[in-house]
Amino acid sequence: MESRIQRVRDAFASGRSRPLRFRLQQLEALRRMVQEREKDILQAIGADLCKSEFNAYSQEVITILGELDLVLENLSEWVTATPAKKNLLTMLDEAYVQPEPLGVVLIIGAWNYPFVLTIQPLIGAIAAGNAVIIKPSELSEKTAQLLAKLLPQYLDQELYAVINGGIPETTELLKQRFDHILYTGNTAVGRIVMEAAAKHLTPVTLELGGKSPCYIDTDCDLDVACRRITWGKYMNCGQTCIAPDYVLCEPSLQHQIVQKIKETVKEFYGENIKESPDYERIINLRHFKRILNLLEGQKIAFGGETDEATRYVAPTILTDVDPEARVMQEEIFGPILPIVPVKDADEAIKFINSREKPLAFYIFSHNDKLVRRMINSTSSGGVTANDVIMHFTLSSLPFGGVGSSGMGAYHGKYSFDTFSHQRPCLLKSLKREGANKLRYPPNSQSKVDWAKFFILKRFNRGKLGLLLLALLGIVAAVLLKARYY
Ligand SMILES: NC(=O)c1ccc[n+]([C@@H]2O[C@H](COP(=O)([O-])OP(=O)(O)OC[C@H]3O[C@@H](n4cnc5c(N)ncnc54)[C@H](O)[C@@H]3O)[C@@H](O)[C@H]2O)c1
Ligand SMILES: CCCCCCCCCCCCC/C=C/C=O
Repeated sequence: MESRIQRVRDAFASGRSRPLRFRLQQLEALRRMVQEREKDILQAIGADLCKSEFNAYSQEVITILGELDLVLENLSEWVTATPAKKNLLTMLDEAYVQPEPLGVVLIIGAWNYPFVLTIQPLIGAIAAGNAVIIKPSELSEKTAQLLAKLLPQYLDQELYAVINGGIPETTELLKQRFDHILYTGNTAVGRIVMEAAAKHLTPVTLELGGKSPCYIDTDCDLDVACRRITWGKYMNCGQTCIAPDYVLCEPSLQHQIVQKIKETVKEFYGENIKESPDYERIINLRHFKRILNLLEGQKIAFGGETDEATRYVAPTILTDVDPEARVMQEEIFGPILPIVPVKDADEAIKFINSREKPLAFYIFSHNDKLVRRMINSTSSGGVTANDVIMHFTLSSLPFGGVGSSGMGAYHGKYSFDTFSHQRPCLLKSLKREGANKLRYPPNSQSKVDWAKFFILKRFNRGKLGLLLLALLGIVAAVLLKARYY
């Protein structure tokens, strides 16, 4: 493992990942890979998650192609140094911020969207000029194998390496030193990653999970709200990090919500949901049994059917859920929607703030003031109002968690910034040494006064006359020079 990473580090040290032209070439090659091998990619995602090609395309591939277009269009601007504001002390110098690559980046992917959650970070890491080690999740086996096969065919094999494997291999990897780690997965493993990174002072971006609340206000179009919640909750069989995990609403709404979601499920997936090509399955038996356990002792208002042989769990709704119930203690990450009745929005805010900060927060209401009040009274990784999930699709929004749902963010320019060091540069001249007497010892009140003027733009009243005289002298010198020389 060590020698493999050293080869990547040596490749980075060669400097060839830094030129803008090279980065663009690699990203264009990645786009070519997605276009030329689309069928293989869709089939791998489909095999891993029992997902139709349509769903694999609209949920994963389209996001990657959009991200590549955005980066290819803007990268030349992103890599350009940004001039920095100067003060009187540096007004004759050159000051700017230069984004530079961090070095060797480790990307650890998750299984639930195995292509987009590995390749979208990779795009940012390449764009920022880094070398990259990619470790896809072993649970999405076909996609992991395909990435190991395809990436070396299209990208620089020494700079970008795929290392497949499960916990032992990932544990070995985490012993190595990286210049940044972006981990996508559960919070427990996020702690393991951060602990390992701390040994090398490696910065991390942790894309974790959490229980994303969805508050439904009495003043809202319940038909529209329930359609959108149904779409986001049961997509990928509920295995989406930012799926609405549970609903908070006044008791009077529960029955209507159940009815409307039930109708929408039928519209989306037909009479026989099991037969629907648009309804996926749980990734493995461990997660299937975990989800089944969450149903114990619960009032199932809709769904609840399961089939272990195919790891099928029907779209399910639980009502009058006790906040202390097990289903409310862990991220569901499956097609179960608990409804927890609350008296009003204030009680919902208290409920949300009494728990770990979620990855996403959703509010459905016509009342814009209430929407903004709830956003301003809570904290989460991200927010979508009157819809779910969609903040993920806008690359101008940083995507990430807060607190136990994660740290750092990526997507679009935010990926470039995550994988760059913003290097401050000040270029001075060896001339005008006289001005530096101000900062050299011995120090004095006079020097402090001048320092206040140059840096704080504050005057010592006693020196104001002297200062004006000095300024007049400079103006006179410039005018004389202009007139007689
Ligand atoms: N924030 C996001 O963008 C995002 C996206 C997808 C999933 N998630 C979260 O990820 C979780 C689901 O994914 P998961 O955790 O089941 O994925 P997972 O089990 O595939 O683990 C993710 C990665 O961590 C590695 N890993 C697992 N256990 C490890 C250990 N003990 N030591 C070292 N490495 C280990 C795996 O090899 C894998 O590559 C959910 O909590 C979900 O909310 C978050
Ligand atoms: C014209 C229809 C466009 C629909 C676009 C929907 C995109 C959904 C993308 C979902 C991606 C979810 C990523 C998951 C992260 C955590 O698991």
